[in-house]
Amino acid sequence: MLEVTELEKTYDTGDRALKSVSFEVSGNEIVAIIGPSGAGKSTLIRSINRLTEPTGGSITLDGKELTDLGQSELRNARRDMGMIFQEFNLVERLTVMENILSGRLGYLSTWDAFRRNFPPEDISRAREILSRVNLDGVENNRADELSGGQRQRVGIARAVIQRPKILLADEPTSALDPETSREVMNLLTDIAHEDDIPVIINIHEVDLAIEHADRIIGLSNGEVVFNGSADKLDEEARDEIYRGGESLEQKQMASSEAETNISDAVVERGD
Ligand SMILES: Nc1ncnc2c1ncn2[C@@H]1O[C@H](COP(=O)(O)OP(=O)(O)OP(=O)(O)O)[C@@H](O)[C@H]1O
Repeated sequence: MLEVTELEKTYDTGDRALKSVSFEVSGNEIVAIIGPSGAGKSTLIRSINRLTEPTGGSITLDGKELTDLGQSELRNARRDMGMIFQEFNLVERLTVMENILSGRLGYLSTWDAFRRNFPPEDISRAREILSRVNLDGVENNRADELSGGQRQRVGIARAVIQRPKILLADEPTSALDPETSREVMNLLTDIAHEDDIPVIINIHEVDLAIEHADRIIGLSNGEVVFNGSADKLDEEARDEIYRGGESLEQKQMASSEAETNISDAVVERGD
């Protein structure tokens, strides 16, 4: 189980991106994090595996505190958290197989990692996963020869081969077309159920979130303003997440009032 308690992140610039964020994720739940641009979604997901350093609060994975781990303990803890990135983060000149196997690097000695000396069981598992993510036949292709959807499936396979306790996906669909996005979301859902691990997905498309997630966490201005099942995400909840509690009509009225005030001011100044 992942427990995030009163998590805080203030960047050096003074931006307070996370404000006392608390939630739990367990079992094989699919949890979507939604919210407007700048709400703190990426900061939150990257704070969990400390690609971004939180400035306060606690994160535990199966009871183990992650926020105070030293570098080598952190390296071990990261093996338990598979990360899937928006821009895939593949090594372009390496093959599909090599990219997938790199998910096992954290388990090798420094020497074996340097030589990319993977044990036979890693190679046979990589082949299994290759098939599972529907990449049969392209294992020897270079990553830069693949389509966006194929590249994201390599990214997912690389995370899955770690045998993680949780998958973290940072906008995994935003570089993909709608149909491919749906395929990627289906794949993530299947993996959660088959491997019995939770998946946290930071996602822009609310419809995709509703379609695939068991639970939705809505962030607004660094705060959790919604945490519930997808069917509870009604108009009011959406207004809270995307318009700070104002309804769309109120927002439109406010912006047309502001426009009128600007044009009045322009007329007064005689511009
Ligand atoms: N490296 C950084 N240094 C300073 N401020 C940052 C940094 N990264 C993010 N921020 C700020 O933190 C806040 C949250 O940003 P974040 O990228 O987490 O939001 P987001 O919800 O993921 O946005 P988007 O959907 O546009 O990716 C924003 O105000 C952003 O400007």
